[in-house]
Amino acid sequence: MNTLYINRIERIERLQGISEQASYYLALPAVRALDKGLALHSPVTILAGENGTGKSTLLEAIAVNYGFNPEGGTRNFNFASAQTHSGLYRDIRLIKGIKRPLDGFFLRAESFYNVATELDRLDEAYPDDLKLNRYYGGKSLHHQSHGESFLALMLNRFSGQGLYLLDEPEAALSPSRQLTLLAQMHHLLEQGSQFIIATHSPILMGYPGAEIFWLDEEGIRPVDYKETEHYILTRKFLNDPKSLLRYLWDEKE
Ligand SMILES: Nc1ncnc2c1ncn2[C@@H]1O[C@H](COP(=O)(O)OP(=O)(O)OP(=O)(O)O)[C@@H](O)[C@H]1O
Repeated sequence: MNTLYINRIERIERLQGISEQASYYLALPAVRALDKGLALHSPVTILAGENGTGKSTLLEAIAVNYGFNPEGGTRNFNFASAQTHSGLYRDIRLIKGIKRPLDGFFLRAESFYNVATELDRLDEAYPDDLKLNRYYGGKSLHHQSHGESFLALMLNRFSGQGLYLLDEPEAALSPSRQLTLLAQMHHLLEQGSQFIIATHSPILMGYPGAEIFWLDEEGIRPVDYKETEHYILTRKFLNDPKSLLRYLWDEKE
């Protein structure tokens, strides 16, 4: 039985209310590729590709269309420190599964600080034993390192049967903590969760069974893990850093 919360992403044609801002994201090949629809088949979807190919733009649009705050958080978060999100969420339709998630979080590295600030603000109203931060490791996310707070969130707050949208969660994590994240993901997947992750990490995209979509100037296509540039380049580098670097230095001369 298909238990995904989001099965498919399609672009819809809007005839009115298209802003000037829309010209940049509607021109992205990855966004144009949504005209044909993007079907998701695995509970783990990875969005990968070069910088600037539209991974964050697409993930943000999915999140906002689903009802998450553009800067991140749960669906109950409703703060805005800057209006920088694109209008793409209005140009897509999400084909949802029959079941609704019981939990959810949109985690983005670039605005995680603002999520932490919002949590502290909400917690001002609660006595110590009722503070929300008990779901986030027991202390303010601002009093933990970037990596610690990311992991505290995933380990303590994510409760399963959830839809989790993560934008470059590896940004603050050591390789060993990325493996911890994979282990926690596995646990949450066993409890009926779905993850959509934009990442550059060859560790995270190696989750067995993940469906990897490669975004580039041609659009979006599924790709095998070992065919990703991330896997190939990292492997080459780890096998023989000197010869790869020598090759790059020679190319420059
Ligand atoms: N507000 C904006 N106005 C104009 N162009 C923008 C805006 N936001 C993003 N872009 C452009 O849209 C493109 C896609 O950006 P996006 O952040 O989605 O890429 P990405 O694949 O997530 O990149 P990275 O891997 O570097 O995070 C980039 O070329 C970027 O410069």
